[in-house]
Amino acid sequence: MIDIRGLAYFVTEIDQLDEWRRYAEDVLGMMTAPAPGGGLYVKMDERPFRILVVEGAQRRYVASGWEVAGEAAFKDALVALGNAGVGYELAAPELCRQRGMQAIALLTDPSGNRHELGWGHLSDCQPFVSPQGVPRFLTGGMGMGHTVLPSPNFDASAAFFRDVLGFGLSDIFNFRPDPDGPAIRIHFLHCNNARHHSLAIAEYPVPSGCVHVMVEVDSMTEVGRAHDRMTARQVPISATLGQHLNDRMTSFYMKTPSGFDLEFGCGGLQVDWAGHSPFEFTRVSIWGHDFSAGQRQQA
Ligand SMILES: Cc1ccc(O)c(O)c1CC[C@@H]1C(=O)CC[C@]2(C)C(=O)CC[C@@H]12
Ligand SMILES: [Fe+2]
Repeated sequence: MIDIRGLAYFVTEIDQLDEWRRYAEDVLGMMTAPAPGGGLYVKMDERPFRILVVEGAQRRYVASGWEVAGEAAFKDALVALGNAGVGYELAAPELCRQRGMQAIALLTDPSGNRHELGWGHLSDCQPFVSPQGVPRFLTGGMGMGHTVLPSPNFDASAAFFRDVLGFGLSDIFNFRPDPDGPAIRIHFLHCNNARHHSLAIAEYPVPSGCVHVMVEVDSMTEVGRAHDRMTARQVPISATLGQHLNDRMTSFYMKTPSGFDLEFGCGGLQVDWAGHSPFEFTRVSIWGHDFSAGQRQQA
């Protein structure tokens, strides 16, 4: 089984890098720097970057970057992918250098989302000094957060992440926009860390290629301060403040310059998987999280 330790980084594309630079610094409170080989590094901890913004024609998701335990785990991963008949490409040295990894396998999941599987991240141990005074983001051993990816080819995607990549099922949400209509399945998946989910797969297509990416801070104060910066910069809100039922995270959602949402939260559960049993939950949130806020904004 592939030993994935966490979501190491996230790659997105935009036509105007400057928009992401302003959003990252002014709203998220993260640091930015030019990336080697072009693009923008967005830094939220002691690593050189956790979000890589590349310049291109579109505003879209590019890839989730997963870090495996080490070189042996990486070799195991290549064998597992081969055995499962999953095609992959080994990344060129320039791409590894830009992503700051020793080696990377590039692959596409059964729903068409791109992933990068690598080992051995680069560290320069430069401290994180937030331009907005955010003391810290919760990353480290839990990875940089979570991504939620459109997975219209749902059964194949679920099997791929669980049986090939070794993710575990955290819990299940059957979303019914119409209470009498069909369910849209969302499965929450964890890798080998305490974060409740590092990935969720959602059974519907999304034009930008991503439902949302989540980052976590260490206090409600910082969630509130980020909410103020969103309002001050007139960034469109996608869902109001609320607390999720499954992972207990308190968060809000807003638009990124790439078109998909970013969830900004705190207080997510850290789970000991040995004692966990997956369950199905029936409400998005214990309180709040009005997703119609995003629709209203667009109207
Ligand atoms: C239900 C839930 C639990 C934990 C999370 O971190 C989380 O993001 C969610 C929400 C999942 C999902 C979404 O992100 C896109 C909009 C969705 C489909 C809704 O309109 C309700 C559930 C939402
Ligand atoms: Fe989320």
